[in-house]
Amino acid sequence: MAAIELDGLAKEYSGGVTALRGIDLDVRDGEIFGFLGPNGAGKSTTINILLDFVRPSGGSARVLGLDAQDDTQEVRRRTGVLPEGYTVYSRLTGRQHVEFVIESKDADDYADEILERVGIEDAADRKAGDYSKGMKQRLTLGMALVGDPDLLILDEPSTGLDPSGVQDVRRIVKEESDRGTTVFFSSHILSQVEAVCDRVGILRKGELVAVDTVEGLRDAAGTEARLRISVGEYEPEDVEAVRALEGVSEVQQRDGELIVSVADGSKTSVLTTLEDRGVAVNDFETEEASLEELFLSYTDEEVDA
Ligand SMILES: Nc1ncnc2c1ncn2[C@@H]1O[C@H](COP(=O)(O)OP(=O)(O)OP(=O)(O)O)[C@@H](O)[C@H]1O
Repeated sequence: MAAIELDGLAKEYSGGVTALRGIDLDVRDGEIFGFLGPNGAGKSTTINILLDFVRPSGGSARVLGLDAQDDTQEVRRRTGVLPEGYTVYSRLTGRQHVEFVIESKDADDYADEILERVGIEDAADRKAGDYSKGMKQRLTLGMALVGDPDLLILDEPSTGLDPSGVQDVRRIVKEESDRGTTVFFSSHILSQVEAVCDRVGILRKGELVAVDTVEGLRDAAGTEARLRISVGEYEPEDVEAVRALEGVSEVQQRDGELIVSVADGSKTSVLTTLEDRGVAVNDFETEEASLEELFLSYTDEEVDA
């Protein structure tokens, strides 16, 4: 069973803004799925439809095998959510926030344990209104963890977090996934999801332009790597042979090094060609296209993905 199934999901807001243009997507049970897209791409709209805070204008959304619109209560009961821009109750303490969710979900968690997992146990009895932005975000994440949800939906979970907070989110996502929870989280920063996601989907102006592993995205985008090879003696013909290989766009020569711009899939053929021609390959390293470049190759206005 897919944990999330979107079938032709469309949304046009009353002002005439088309936020989603018919999305088809299956998020597998137990998967960690990164939902990526630039500002305004439609990520929050999708998440809000999954939880029935927004009604679609076309298509359907199923969550944990349930209809997102007809079985809303059951979906919400089994799902932990970190919504975008959640406002805390300023006069309630962190512990009271978590206790409130425990009660409303009829869960048997201990508030202190949850607060410890998200790293704000020392502030448990302080009013959440006085928390820093990052602490509020940690608290909201803690509230999403209550009740051992089958599905965790996190909308931009790293917003406002310092590097250790970002790492904590990663750790928690992995822990939850190890327990069998499906994790669906949105982000506009590819590098933040790469380390944890099994697959990512890239949304651009309401359309899903790619769904794949990060590695698969790299191959499909045809982004290039720079291969820096430290070589022994070689002849101009050896350089020409490398230059003639499929996928190689440029070869530069620099003090005992060849710097080859090559499509991600063709790195090995460069090295074997040199070796077959008797050129000693002493060492090599690759510099991959940055994740930012990769993301832009899918979402940039100029590029037809
Ligand atoms: N309630 C609303 N009424 C009208 N238009 C809306 C509403 N909510 C969102 N939109 C529009 O729908 C589009 C998608 O917005 P959405 O918030 O889903 O994007 P997002 O990918 O989550 O962006 P961000 O990364 O900035 O949070 C945008 O053009 C936005 O202005």
